[in-house]
Parts: sequence; C-alpha cells; structure tokens
Amino acid sequence: MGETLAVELAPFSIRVLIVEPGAFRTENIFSQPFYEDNPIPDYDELRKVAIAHYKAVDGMQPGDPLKAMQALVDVIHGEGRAKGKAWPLFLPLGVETETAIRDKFETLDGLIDEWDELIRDTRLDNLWYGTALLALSVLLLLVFQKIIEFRRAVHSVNNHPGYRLLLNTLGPIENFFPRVPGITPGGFHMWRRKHKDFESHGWDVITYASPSTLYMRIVSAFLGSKTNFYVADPDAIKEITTHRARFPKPVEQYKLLTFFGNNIVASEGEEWKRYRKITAPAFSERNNRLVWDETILIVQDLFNNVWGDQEEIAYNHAVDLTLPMALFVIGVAGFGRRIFWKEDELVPPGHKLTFKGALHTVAKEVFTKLVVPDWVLKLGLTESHRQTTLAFDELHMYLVEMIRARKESEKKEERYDLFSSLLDANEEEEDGQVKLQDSELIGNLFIFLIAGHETTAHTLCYVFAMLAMHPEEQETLYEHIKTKSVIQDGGLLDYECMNALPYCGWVLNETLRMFPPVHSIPKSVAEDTTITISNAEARYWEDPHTFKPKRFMDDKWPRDAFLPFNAGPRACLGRRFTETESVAVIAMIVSRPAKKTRTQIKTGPKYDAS
Ligand code: HEM
Repeated sequence: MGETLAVELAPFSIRVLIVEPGAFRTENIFSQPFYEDNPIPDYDELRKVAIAHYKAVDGMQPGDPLKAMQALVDVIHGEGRAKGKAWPLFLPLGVETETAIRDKFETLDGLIDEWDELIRDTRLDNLWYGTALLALSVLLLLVFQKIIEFRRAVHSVNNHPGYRLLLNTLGPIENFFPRVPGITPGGFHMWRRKHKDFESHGWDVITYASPSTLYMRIVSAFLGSKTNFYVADPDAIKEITTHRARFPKPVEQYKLLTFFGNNIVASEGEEWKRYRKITAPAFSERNNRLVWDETILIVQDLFNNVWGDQEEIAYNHAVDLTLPMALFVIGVAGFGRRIFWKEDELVPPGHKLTFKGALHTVAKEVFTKLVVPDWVLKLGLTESHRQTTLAFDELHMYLVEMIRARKESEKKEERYDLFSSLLDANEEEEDGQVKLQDSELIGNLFIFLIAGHETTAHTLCYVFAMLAMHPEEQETLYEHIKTKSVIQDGGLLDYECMNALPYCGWVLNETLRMFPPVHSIPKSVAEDTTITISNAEARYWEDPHTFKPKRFMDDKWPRDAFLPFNAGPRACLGRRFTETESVAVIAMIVSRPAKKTRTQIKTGPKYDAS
C-alpha cells in the first residue's frame, strides 16, 4: 500500500510543478498549509531540478520518482527536510498516473514551455497578490490615521455642536455634490440652507469637523481647514472683521485669482495695505457720478436700440439682461471703454477679438479659468477652452496697451473711470519709486471686473425676480418713482436724484439681505482667541423670509447683521459703485413708460422660503 502511494504520488510531483498552472492561480501555492511555516521556493532552482528529473522520465528511464521528488523538496526546504513534507504540496492538483504525464508531454520542450509559463503566471499572481496585500495594509493604516485625525478635529473644536463630515469643504467641485449626511454638507449649503443649520444646532456659531482628505489637499487652494467655525452671530462677526491681524484672510485660498497679477482681494498684511491705499481713492464720488451717468445711457440705449417699440419684452432668465448690462457698466466706469448693446466695434490690428468680445468671454468663462488648469486650457481640447485662452490673452493684451497709451500720452484727459484713476494715482511716485508694477496694476484692474461684474448682475437679477413675485411691491416702487417726478422728459435721470429714490435702495438691500451673492467669507485664526457667542434665534430680522423692502425705511435696522459687502477694514470697495448702478437700473426699468403691456421679466421656479 505504502509503495503504491509512493509510486502514484511521484508523478504528481511533476504535475504540480508543471502541468496545472491554473491550480496555482486559484489556489495560490503560498496559501497551502505546507508553505505556511516554510520559505517560499526558488522557482529557478525548482525548474532545474524538475527538468533534470523529467529528462529521466522523457528518456523512458524514470528512475526512482520518489527520489526525484525528494531531491525537489530538498531544493525547496533544505537538505534532509523532504521526508514527510513533499506530499501536501501536490495534493491540490488531483491524482494522475505517471503514464498520463508521459502522454501529455511527449518532448522535454513541451514540458519546459509549460513550466516557464507556470513560473511567469505564478510570479505575476504573486505580484498582484503582494500588491493587493500592500494596498490593503496602506488603506487600513490610512483609515486608522483618519479616525485619529477626526477625533483630534472634533476635540479641537471643543465638541461644540455642528457637523461631523468626511468632506468639510467649500471647493468648486463639491458645490455640485448633493447633501449626504456624514459625508458632505451639499453644494452651496450656506447659501441654500441660510440660517437653518444654525437653528437646528441651537447656536449662531457651529462647527464643521472632518479628517483631511487627499481630495482636500489637492484642491486646498479653495478649501478651509479640516475644522471650521461657521459664524452667524453679528457680535462675533464684528469682532472677527474688525481685528484683521488676529483673523487674517487665508490668502492661499485666493491664489487662483492672481493669474493676471497680485491684487487687493488675494493679499493680506503689508501688501494688502499698499494695494488698498492706492486703489481705494479710485472709488471716488466722481467715479460714482460716472457710474450713474453711464448706467442711465446704457439703459437708454437698451430701450431705444434693443427693446424699441416691442409691446412685450420677455426674458427667460433675467441674467440674460443683467449680465451684459453690468458688463457694459464696468467696461466704461471701470476700464474707460464705452460699450453699446448693438454696435459692434471692428477688431483692431494685432487683435483677434474686440475689447467687448474679450471682456464678455472673460466674464463668462471666469469659472472655467479658475477650475481648469492652464496647461489643460492651452491644449485647446474644447471650443470653450480655446475661447477662454484666447479671450484672457486678448484682454491682457488690451490692458497692457491701454496702460502704455495712458503712460505715453502727454496731456492726460481728466477721467474718473477706475482704470484712469488708478494709473494717475500710481504715477505719483513715492520715494522715487512707482507704487505698483504693471502686473499689479493689471491684477487689480482685473479683480475689479471679477469682484464687481457677476455680483452686481446676479443681485439685479434677484431684484427683478423678487419684484416679479411681489407685484404689490413693484407697484409701490413704481408709484414712488413716479411721484418723485425725477425722470426728465427725455427719460434721463440725474445723479442728484439718487437720494430722492430711497425705495430703490431698500429693494436692493432687501434683495441682498435675502440673496447675498457672496454668502461666506473665510478667515483664519492667527492666535488663540476667545469669542463670546449666543443661542440661535431669528432675532435680528423680523419675519426674515418675507420680502419687505420697507424694513430698511427707518434707521433702526440691525446694521451689524447686514453683511453682503463684508464689514471692517476689508469691506467691499465697490459697494457704492454697485448701489449707484443698481438704483439707476431699477429706477429706469421699473418706471419705463408702459407700451400696451408692461415690460415683463420672467423668472424661474418660485423661491421657496421654507
Ligand atoms: C452686489 C455687488 C457686490 C457685492 C455683494 C460685493 C461683496 C464683496 C465682499 C463680500 C467682499 C469681501 C470679500 C473677501 O474679503 O473675500 C468684497 C470685496 C471687494 N469688492 Fe465687492 N462686492 C460687490 C461689488 C463690487 C464692485 C462693483 C466692485 C468694483 C468695481 C467691488 C470691488 C471689491 C474689492 C476691490 C474688494 C476687496 C476689498 C479688500 O479686500 O480690501 N465689489 N466685495
């Protein structure tokens, strides 16, 4: 019996190693109990032994199969260890006879080929196996690290109530994520949920804590840290916005806005002070007057040359009206370039786009420019990418030319657009040095476009939406403008009349209170600090979800709880610019003499305040 077993098993030793590589794949050789406490075999050695052994088989002189087997096992496990160890190695391969092996491999070459294939496959399998094992270990380690990080994050916010999330971010990509409890707060959650999160946690300061993720690190230019305090408490906000040094701007989150040059929005400390000192005077009373006068002309141009005598004007989306309007205003009052609705300029020599075309595309594609890396844009894979690259290059070229022309002109016209004022201020040298380099001039001019265009356009869009949804308010506003008799016969409206139209300002404020285009402003904390906070109640505004422009009528409204333009030393420089433009637009459009039907601005789905 014992002999038979020996004879039968000997050929298996050859099959194990040669014939059934599949068996190794599915039942990995290293997982066999035999190998658990033994070293991994050296396949090249095994190969030599197997060939030597098989040569004997091939030559029909099998010799002693058991001895051959033992020789094989000795190679694997060292001299003298074969006894009793060989057999489990071959068991998974099924039992065959020596004759079957001879039938299968008529020549030694066939045997060697299969043997080599087996070695290749087994090595590959082992590589995958090893890699997978390594990856799993790394993953487990990472999860463990994240759990510790997460616990630390929660501890660092003193367990103050709030959200515990995997992704605690404010980046451009997750703005499109849905709200998933425990994972992400959902796109634009601050804007969409307004005060709800504070109410549900019972405080006007809540925390967001999460472990840092690779994703967060990659897009960290846009993101907050792994712990954030969201503050809706006006007293705390006042403290934070007033003390710039203790709560500096996290400028690394604004890096993407510096592609034309460093600027006031994306800077902090001494650099910011320098920019603010030079740029602030450009937002002068004379500039406001220019904003007003030019806005009136732009709206008149719209009435005369676009709307004409049509009985009904309908827009599917009000931004189709307000985006170009705000662009034309910043074009002329910001860059000193008048742009008309219909008139198309010629493309000047050396350019591929008109100034209007470049400005329009730049304003439209800012988001693309912010989220798509430059090297991808330069590949020009899509039409939008090609247009974006072209428009940004063209606008940059226009600004360089405009700066050169203004510097070279001997007699400078008195002009009060932001561009001219900034350049004039820059020429007054300090200690024999110009204040801003050209790249900084362009960076700052460009940021006025970014900061001022979409914010104003979307605010005006909401103004019209709210008026369309509240016809009684629209009527009151209409009567208000009419009774003030400020509109002249030619349809013009003087800057001096602005103060006589407070209702327009209240409508603007009420819209900004409910739909602020900038809904959160990041700050970092430079030192250990204590802020006092209170429980959340809707105590700043009565009936906060109702559109009531008259709440701004008297002086009693809570100024510290009205923050669309930020507050403190870093408050918006263009606030008066926007207010002037908006009041002029609202007054002109709402009071437009009715044709047969009143101008209609259609809005999207109804806003649900609940
Ligand atoms: C509805 C319209 C607008 C809103 C709601 C608005 C809102 C804001 C907010 C919240 C900030 C602070 C941002 C931060 O610190 O990160 C800011 C800053 C700024 N805004 Fe506006 N803005 C508007 C229009 C404009 C316009 C029309 C201009 C210029 C033409 C402008 C120029 C600036 C500048 C230069 C800053 C940076 C101030 C500094 O950091 O010192 N803004 N704005």
